[in-house]
Amino acid sequence: MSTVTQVLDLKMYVDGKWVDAQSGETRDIVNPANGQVIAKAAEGNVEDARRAIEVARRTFDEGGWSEMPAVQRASYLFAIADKLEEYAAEIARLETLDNGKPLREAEFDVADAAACFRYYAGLATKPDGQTYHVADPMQAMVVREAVGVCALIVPWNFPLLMGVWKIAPALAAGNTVVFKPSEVTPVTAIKLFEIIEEVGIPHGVINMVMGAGPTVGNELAESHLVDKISFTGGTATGRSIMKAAAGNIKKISLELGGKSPNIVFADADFETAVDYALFGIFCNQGQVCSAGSRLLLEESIHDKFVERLVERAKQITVGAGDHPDTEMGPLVSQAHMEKVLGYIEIGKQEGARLVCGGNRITKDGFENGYFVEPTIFVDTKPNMRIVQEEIFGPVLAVQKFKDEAEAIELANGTVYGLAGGVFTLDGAKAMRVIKKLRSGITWINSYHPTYNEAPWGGYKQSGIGRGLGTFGLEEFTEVKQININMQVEPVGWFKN
Ligand SMILES: NC(=O)c1ccc[n+]([C@@H]2O[C@H](COP(=O)([O-])OP(=O)(O)OC[C@H]3O[C@@H](n4cnc5c(N)ncnc54)[C@H](O)[C@@H]3O)[C@@H](O)[C@H]2O)c1
Ligand SMILES: C[N+](C)(C)CC=O
Repeated sequence: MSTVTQVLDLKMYVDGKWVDAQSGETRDIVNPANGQVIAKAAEGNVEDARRAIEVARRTFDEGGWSEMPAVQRASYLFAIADKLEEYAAEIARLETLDNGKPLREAEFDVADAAACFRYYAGLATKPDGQTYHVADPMQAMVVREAVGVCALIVPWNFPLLMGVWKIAPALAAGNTVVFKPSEVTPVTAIKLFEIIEEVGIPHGVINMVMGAGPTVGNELAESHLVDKISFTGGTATGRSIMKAAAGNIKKISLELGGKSPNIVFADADFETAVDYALFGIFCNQGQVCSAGSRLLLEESIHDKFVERLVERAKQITVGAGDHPDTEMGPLVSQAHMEKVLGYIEIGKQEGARLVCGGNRITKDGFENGYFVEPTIFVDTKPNMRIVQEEIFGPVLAVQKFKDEAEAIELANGTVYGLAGGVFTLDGAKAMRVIKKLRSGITWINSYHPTYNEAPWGGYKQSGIGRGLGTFGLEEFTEVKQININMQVEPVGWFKN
């Protein structure tokens, strides 16, 4: 297991300079595999947020970045992608140290982050306007322009990748940025900003403040100098951000929580469905917004499926993320582990039957880490809290259905609508069910893959707007209508 001999000193990046918090305060950043302090991060407050916002405002209003030819902006983004690949091994190692995720997942995230920068670098120079045929001798058109100052706030589960999903399109569209990583996992954001400095993005275009959500995050959401807030995190936080953003009617994009259904019909390819059910809930320790945290099984295969699932889940190797055998790492923090263990107790009290896991792992070498066993509940009822609420950990709630109609009703039976999967070899049935799901991201005979090219976001209380793809770029633009009169003569409305 990795230990750090030197505790990292993490500063904020404002106007092209690395700065401490004005208060001088720092926050300990902990390796969740062993509880060791790996870094001390500048703990910004409202004043630090204001300083960064003012810099981003002034830089946007000066126009240098938004008016720069798109091809030139794109070249910076391509350069960031190249550097992310050059430093991939180090960044992945740090992500694992900070977040706990298995190294192979961190390596995927860094590769995805580089690909995302490249995708938006390419998109920056592609056609994006429209023209219209209107009643007058008028050439009507729309152009897309940068929104202005964008505040970007992200969570701890994919610390680098969730930041990049916002930073890349925001910069490609010509905005200036204030970025806030999660206070729990800021380490790889520092690496990204070192790259941003190295490729020479003009000072003030992109700034980073660290600190707590209710102070720094709330100021970003509330400030009238900010034009747009793009947030990824919990639904309760999203609600608070909507309220804070109302003061100046900020544009908002919200990518929020989920309790996504993974539906398996009796005619599915059995082993494929089992394998994806495991991947759907236990990948990244279940700390995935789109996790298939509710497994809906057709009655006739329920017992056989659960038996095989439990057999496979018990074989998952849990350990420190940087151990070569590890398939599932620790949860991100002690507080989060306690929340997840609390939900396991709730599940038991509610009368669900625990058929796998359910405990913290404290064997030798694990005692200071935040490890929880892969956990599976069956005999659940739709109104149970473990079925309705996002646990955000390695805890699966199995539900049973008798036919297609009941599967759809159960699948849609929460306040969330982020993702969903359907496993069946009957193509028509798969499409019927998918089209009835009130979810923004769906898969047939698969679960979890995400693509930079395709929109990401949720229905219902899982969010507003879409990240990634062309949709993701549009979220960072305003639409301007331009009408050019082609017969330049007086309108003649009033007498002359
Ligand atoms: N839909 C998606 O694409 C997606 C992706 C990843 C994570 N998530 C969600 O993120 C959640 C887990 O992450 P988390 O625990 O870090 O979420 P969180 O909502 O607690 O925090 C997310 C970010 O918001 C900040 N924040 C907290 N309170 C704030 C406030 N009042 N004002 C402004 N900012 C505030 C935090 O400091 C952090 O940077 C889960 O609900 C998960 O589903 C969603
Ligand atoms: C969007 N994704 C799946 C990478 C992370 C969600 O938590």
